[in-house]
Amino acid sequence: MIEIKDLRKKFDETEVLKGISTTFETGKVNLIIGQSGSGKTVFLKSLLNVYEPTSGGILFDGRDITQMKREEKQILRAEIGTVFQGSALFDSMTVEENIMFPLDMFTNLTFREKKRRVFDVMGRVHLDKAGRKFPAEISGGMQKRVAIARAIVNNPKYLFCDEPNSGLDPYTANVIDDLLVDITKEYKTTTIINTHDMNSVMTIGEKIVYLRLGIKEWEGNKDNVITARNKNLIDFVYSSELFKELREYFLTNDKTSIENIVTNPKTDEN
Ligand SMILES: Nc1ncnc2c1ncn2[C@@H]1O[C@H](COP(=O)(O)OP(=O)(O)OP(=O)(O)O)[C@@H](O)[C@H]1O
Repeated sequence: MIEIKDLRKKFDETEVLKGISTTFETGKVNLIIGQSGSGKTVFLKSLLNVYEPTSGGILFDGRDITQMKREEKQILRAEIGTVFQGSALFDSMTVEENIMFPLDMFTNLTFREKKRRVFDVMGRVHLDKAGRKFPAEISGGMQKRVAIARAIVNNPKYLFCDEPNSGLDPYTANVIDDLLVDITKEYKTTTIINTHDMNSVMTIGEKIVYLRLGIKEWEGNKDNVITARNKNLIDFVYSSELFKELREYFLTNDKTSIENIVTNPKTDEN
């Protein structure tokens, strides 16, 4: 579980995060949404201590990163898997070498044990045959799966993803979403995902935090999004006609989860 207490971040005189408090539970997929510039990336980087918060607390299962010494932060860092925008793979390393990197960084495992772990996670993300390839030789969706394999190879307690679906077609984006959900359940990670993808919001958001101008404007889950009355949230989430129609459908027809509507759209036949 990660608890955020009145988190503030200023750059010079500009306050970008203006006192955010929330809780992200273990084994759940938590989404951060919000307009461009609302502070999602600064929020995620503050949790990771890439940016030092100006004030507030960030408790990883009770351990406040803002109060930690350098060595304690390093121990915590090894418990966090990250998937950054654009996958951030090393171009000159093979898929296998990319995935092994955190084990080289954070563990004293033997080469044989590292190799075994790398093969295990490659199987988990269905990349068994790509180990010897370089990032430039595989598709964008495969690159994301390499980034996810690298993030989970050291059995993280916490998984942070910044726009894991960006640049992917809708089908591949769903595959990545499903993978992140499965991994969250299997590894019991506290997963936090920054996303612009409204399909993800409707299908995998067990908790959704909507940031606006650096404050937490709304929080809830994927079903609450449909019935929410917050005007700013509605304008943001339902900026497309399709989602407006889905919301109308949900509110006027039945109380089926929006997930069913998105994944099994009703037709005249059914
Ligand atoms: N290192 C920095 N120094 C100063 N200001 C920054 C820095 N990083 C971000 N900001 C400012 O903080 C605000 C929030 O930026 P942030 O990147 O968190 O937005 P975002 O919600 O992630 O946007 P997007 O969806 O476009 O990625 C912006 O006004 C940005 O200019």
